[in-house]
Amino acid sequence: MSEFALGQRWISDSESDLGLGTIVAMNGRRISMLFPATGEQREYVMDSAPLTRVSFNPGDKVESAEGWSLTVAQVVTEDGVNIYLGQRDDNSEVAQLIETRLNHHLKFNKPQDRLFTGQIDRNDWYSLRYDSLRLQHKYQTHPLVGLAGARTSLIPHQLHIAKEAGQRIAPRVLLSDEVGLGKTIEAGMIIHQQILTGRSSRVLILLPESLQYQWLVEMLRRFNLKFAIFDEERCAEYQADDENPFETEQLIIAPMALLSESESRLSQALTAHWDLVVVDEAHHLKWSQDEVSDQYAAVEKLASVSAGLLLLTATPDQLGHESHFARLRLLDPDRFHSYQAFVDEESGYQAIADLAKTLVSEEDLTAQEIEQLGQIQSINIDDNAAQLNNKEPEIRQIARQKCLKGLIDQHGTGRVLFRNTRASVKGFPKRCVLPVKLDLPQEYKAACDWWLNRNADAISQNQVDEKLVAPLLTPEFLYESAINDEIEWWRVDPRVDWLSEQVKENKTDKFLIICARASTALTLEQAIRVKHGINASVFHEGMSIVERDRAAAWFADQDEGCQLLICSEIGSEGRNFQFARHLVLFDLPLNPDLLEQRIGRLDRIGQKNDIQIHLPYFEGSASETIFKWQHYGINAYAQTCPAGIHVYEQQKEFLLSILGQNNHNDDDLAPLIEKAKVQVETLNQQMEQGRDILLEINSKGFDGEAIAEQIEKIDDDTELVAFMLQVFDVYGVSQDDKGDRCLAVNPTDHMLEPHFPELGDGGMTVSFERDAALAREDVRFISWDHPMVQGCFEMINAGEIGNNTVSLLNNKALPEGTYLVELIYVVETSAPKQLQPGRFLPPTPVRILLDKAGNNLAANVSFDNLNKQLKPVGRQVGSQLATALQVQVHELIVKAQSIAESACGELIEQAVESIKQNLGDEYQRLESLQKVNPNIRAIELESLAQQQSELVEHIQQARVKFDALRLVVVSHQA
Ligand SMILES: Nc1ncnc2c1ncn2[C@@H]1O[C@H](COP(=O)(O)OP(=O)(O)OP(=O)(O)O)[C@@H](O)[C@H]1O
Repeated sequence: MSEFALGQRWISDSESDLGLGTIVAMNGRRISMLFPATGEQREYVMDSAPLTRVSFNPGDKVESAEGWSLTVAQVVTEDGVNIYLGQRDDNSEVAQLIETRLNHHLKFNKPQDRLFTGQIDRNDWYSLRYDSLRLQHKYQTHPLVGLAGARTSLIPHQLHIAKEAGQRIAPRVLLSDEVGLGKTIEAGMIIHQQILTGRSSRVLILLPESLQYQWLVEMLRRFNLKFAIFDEERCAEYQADDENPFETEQLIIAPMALLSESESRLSQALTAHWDLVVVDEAHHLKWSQDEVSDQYAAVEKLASVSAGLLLLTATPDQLGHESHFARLRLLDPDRFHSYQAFVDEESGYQAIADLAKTLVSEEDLTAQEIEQLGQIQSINIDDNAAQLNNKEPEIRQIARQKCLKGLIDQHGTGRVLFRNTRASVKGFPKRCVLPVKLDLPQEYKAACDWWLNRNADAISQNQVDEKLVAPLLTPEFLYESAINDEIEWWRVDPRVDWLSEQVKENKTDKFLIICARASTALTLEQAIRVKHGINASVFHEGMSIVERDRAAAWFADQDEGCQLLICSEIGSEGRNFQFARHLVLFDLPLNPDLLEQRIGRLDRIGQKNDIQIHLPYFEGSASETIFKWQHYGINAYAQTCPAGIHVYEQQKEFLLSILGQNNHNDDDLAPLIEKAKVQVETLNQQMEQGRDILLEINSKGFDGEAIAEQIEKIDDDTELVAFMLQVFDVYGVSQDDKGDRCLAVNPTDHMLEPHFPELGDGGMTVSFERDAALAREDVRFISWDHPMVQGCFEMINAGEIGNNTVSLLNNKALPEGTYLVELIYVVETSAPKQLQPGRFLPPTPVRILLDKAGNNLAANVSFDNLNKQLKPVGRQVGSQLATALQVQVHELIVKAQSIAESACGELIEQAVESIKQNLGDEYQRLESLQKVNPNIRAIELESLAQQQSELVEHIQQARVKFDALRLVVVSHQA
């Protein structure tokens, strides 16, 4: 220990937050130390004082108590007290600073300061710090950031779409997979990638109000994205403070009506900047050349101010070109400016579509087809031609896929539109159709007759519309409103007893019951409770959103939930009920698309059983007629029937007139059914011919399986688990094995940092395994993308823990007492996040290992190799070694700095080269494609060029930061 002298500055090893202490008194073997920053005074026994002398070396910057600083050129000592001589940094004057006047608040968080002031960390903390840098670097350069870490099953068609759209700059796409194939999940994957890679930060999701909590929960549970739900009340609160409500959060979910029904809210939303606007159930955006709905108009305005746009709809109306065009127009109004031009352009796709069909088939290409392909601009067919008909299937497939990718890039709507169908995805459960013929009660017959009489004029004038027919399909409503309000309908309706029997017979199964009307749902719930003692949950538009979610959650609860959920029609849109296998259509909707939406609640990803579709209908009534038409005519229950809606539109007049009759018989219906069958067949053929083969290929892609495999590999890698367990240990987070490959992690009262990322007081259950996390709702899936892992990187790198250590090396080949200094630097840029500098130069660790002569051994002795051979030392011994070697270590740090700077220069050069190559290639590709495919938007090109120049500029400013230091002393006794 150095000699003590009055006025010297010391730091307490155990209470470094007291700041710098000054020796104010010396009394025999005791000293008194005042800590001016905190006003504390302490007494120490000289021999055992846990104190470290604060002294600086030439080259260090020191700060005075008055606030000015000085770069030390020379150190002189008078009566044991240091005086630092050098130039002031503010006015360049030569000055001297006696240590008594050093800034009392000086914090020693730089590696060398902490080392020389005795704040020496454990060896394993130091290793953890370096691991964190290495792993963060690896993470940031991984091509699947934001895609690999979502808490989802790996479904190839989704992964393909999500990667394709999620990695674009300002993606503008229509996601139109069939009902239940995972559009919400695809959108989440796109948003997640955009946010994690810095491409987007402000996102607005617009949807029907009934779906807002479902989205909120999906975004949180699957992607850890914390959205805020906005409604009128919340907006009004902010407005009172003169704030634009939409600027108060980054990630917002709002009901569509909030903007489409309020000019002022819309204009506020328009002035808030958005990177991405998402519109769910986009089929509600009605548009025709003559009439534009409020919702469409609102989205059109938002679409013009937002960089990115995702539209989601399961029913993009495959044959109705006008409405389909309208949605494409939202995505790119320049490209899709005129409906007629769109139609004309589409007719030109035929030849290309034919070529694409041959390319996906087994057939050999003819010489003429190969020539045709060669004529298509930008495809370099020469290299590929010989392989297209190669007998070796793998070679042939690669060549053909390359050609198809070129065609998709250059033609059609491939880049803006994605649509997968059950037929193309496969693996969905069977739909079992279970019709149940019931007697039509006299009371219902009377009610229907009453209704028909009331509308006799319209019927006689052949003006039967849906409004007239729909009530005939819900006779309970006619009965109740017109005939009798004393005897409740459920007392006469045979569906009630039939339903109760079904439920009792299948006690362990869940039933979803959909009725057209809320009043029916409510009464039915009472009826089966009162009459049969069966409890059910209801779900209808009269309930608040919170009540609806509660009802849905009760139904979803596998252990204590209810067996039945009775919904009005609002239960048929967007909701997830695939854990149920029985669907009861208590009545039938006229519209085949609505029917598909209803069935889609159960027939969706995650459904593990064949679906039992129960269809109770009344003999000799409108319900029997519509059932037969839908089942035998368009086959709408057993499978999806995209043509159904068009056949319905074509036959509507006649079909409605039959439905609007007093008597129903097969003679009237039979010809209609026959005709419907033919029409479905014809339309299917037309669709097959007009099939946008490029769209299909683009939607399914070739890379989905490969991406899934890549992600599985990441999942199987144990590096993350090892790292996080080490972080938990070092930072004092407790871990308990909960079984099922899950871990309960909890804060403790001996944590190194008071707040551990994402860990609340109550702790959480986590799993590093995808399947285990997917199996239980309450388990968080810890992946590289998870905010806890990202937060740990940040916590470790921003803090000082582990930034220095002292270790012993027992290596007989080296002389006793010699030493090595290991120095970790980080090359950093400060480019804005949206430029994603991490793609080219993420924070990169540079490791230098100097021997006492200043030779860099890093290339010969790896970190792990050295680490294995080291023995830890206690703090006191470490501090003594550091003090003894302070001058030598200091010289080596100066040397290492210049090595690090030249490494930084090399990294910058490589990064700039890579930017030019990657973005330059991408620019050229898009530029040549733009000549043949106007779907490549000009903004993509401009933005790419600008991005390139800004990136180069920022990356050239990259600097090295000294991050950590390890002093290794050779000892043959260790
Ligand atoms: N990759 C996946 N992993 C786990 N669950 C998934 C995955 N994809 C979809 N799901 C689940 O399947 C169901 C259907 O997905 P989603 O809601 O995204 O479909 P959708 O196409 O948006 O449906 P709709 O047309 O009804 O709006 C949801 O419960 C969703 O959580």
